[in-house]
Amino acid sequence: MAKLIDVSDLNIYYGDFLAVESVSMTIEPRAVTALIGPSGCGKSTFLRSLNRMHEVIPGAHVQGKVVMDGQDLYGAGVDPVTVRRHIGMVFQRPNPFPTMSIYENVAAGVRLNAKRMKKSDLDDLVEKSLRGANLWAEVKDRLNRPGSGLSGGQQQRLCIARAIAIQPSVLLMDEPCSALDPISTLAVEDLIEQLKSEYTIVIVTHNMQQAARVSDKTAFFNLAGVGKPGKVVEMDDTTTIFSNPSQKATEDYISGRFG
Ligand SMILES: Nc1ncnc2c1ncn2[C@@H]1O[C@H](COP(=O)(O)OP(=O)(O)OP(=O)(O)O)[C@@H](O)[C@H]1O
Repeated sequence: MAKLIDVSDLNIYYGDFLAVESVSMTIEPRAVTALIGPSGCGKSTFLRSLNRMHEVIPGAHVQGKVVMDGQDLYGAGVDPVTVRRHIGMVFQRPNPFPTMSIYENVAAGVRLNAKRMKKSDLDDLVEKSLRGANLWAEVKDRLNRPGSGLSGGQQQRLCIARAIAIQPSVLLMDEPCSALDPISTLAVEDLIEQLKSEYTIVIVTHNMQQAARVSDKTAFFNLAGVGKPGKVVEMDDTTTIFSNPSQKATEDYISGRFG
């Protein structure tokens, strides 16, 4: 299921403003890639460009290629909705549908994708997704209660269950733990570790320890200066980035000297 993504020479714009310049990187399947860097350097913008969420903002567009499975996701005739079905996303703040039950939250994506399913198959899928998100034991006796009644960490795992229920190949996570307490953060980090055997995972995080704990590869983004676009300074194995980066700017950032 997990897929490799090859990004080449990607420029990402908001109208005329070039926010991120010339990114080329290979995102490996069955691995976690962390995007780190100071505020405003374009990590979230880059993340959203991977599943064509960027272009929902008026005037936002890209130049360059994002290739998955031999197909350029920005190629002519490619449907962005299909791209988003294969590349799911989890946001900073848990955003379950507040009036829907836990069950319906997980089933929602499948229903939106217009897949007609027998009730028993849907039950199985909801259970499998909740198990996959490490939440089943905590909610199995209250599937019909509102998703908004769960704790923040449980809500985030519910959103992950909703994302994996549509069986994507890739999961994009934009600071998924920033609104969570330390215990919930660890639960989500454990989950990321488990999910990587099946998915390609890309995570934006401001937390250096988190990047070091959960990721296999790390890309460090930075701005060349005020008003300049963000760029990838270097990308390497996470252990190398954190122990022996090749660029001084990376070392300064991870050692807390700026950012
Ligand atoms: N909707 C938007 N319209 C115009 N410019 C935007 C928009 N969203 C982001 N930008 C600009 O794009 C650049 C990159 O922003 P982005 O949010 O991707 O950075 P980031 O590295 O994820 O930051 P942070 O760590 O603070 O979340 C910034 O200059 C930002 O002001």
